[in-house]
Amino acid sequence: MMLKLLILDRDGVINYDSDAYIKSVEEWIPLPGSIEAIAQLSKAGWTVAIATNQSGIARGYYDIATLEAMHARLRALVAEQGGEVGLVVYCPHGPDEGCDCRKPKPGMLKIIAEHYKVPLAGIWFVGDSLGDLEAAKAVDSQPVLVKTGKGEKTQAKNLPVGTLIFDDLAAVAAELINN
Ligand SMILES: O=P(O)(O)OC[C@@H](O)[C@H]1O[C@@H](OP(=O)(O)O)[C@@H](O)[C@@H](O)[C@@H]1O
Ligand SMILES: [Mg+2]
Ligand SMILES: [Zn+2]
Repeated sequence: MMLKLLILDRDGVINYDSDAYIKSVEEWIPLPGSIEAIAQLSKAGWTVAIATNQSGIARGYYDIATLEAMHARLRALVAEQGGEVGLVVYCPHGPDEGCDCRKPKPGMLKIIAEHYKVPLAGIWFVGDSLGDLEAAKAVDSQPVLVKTGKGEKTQAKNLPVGTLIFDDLAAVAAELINN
């Protein structure tokens, strides 16, 4: 049976985002319902992976240890609710480094798909930025926009054809679990 894989963007989808970047564990604050949504998905048999741009590393705003501490906190909060978080992939590079992993390039989605040995076609990728949706489209995944984080601003842009729109991650989870 095919793995039920869901890929999430992080900032603005799981936790509050900031134009000043999320630079510490203290600044990493879950959005309402997001931890519960991940735990419920996990308990319903979904594998929840994360693909996140973290140019704050290249910009020197925080280091890898701090980033990993944020992800340890995420994992602990989801585990408290009986769920688990799958592979977390991040792009530590700056916009001008020409890497293959920074969204809107689909490199991180490809890494996740390879890790779980599943095709990317049709896999839901949930994000709040246009780059998230474009990354999904580039590999024939399903672009899903949430209105949290930068999502409301993104909604006003020219979205990839077929983009699904939900209020937040909890609404995405309800859709996937109940249908
Ligand atoms: O939404 P994800 O991919 O999880 O992470 C986004 C963050 O890495 C940061 O990405 C930056 O974009 P630039 O990297 O400076 O273009 C800005 O949008 C920040 O506000 C934001 O916190
Ligand atoms: Mg985001
Ligand atoms: Zn990169």
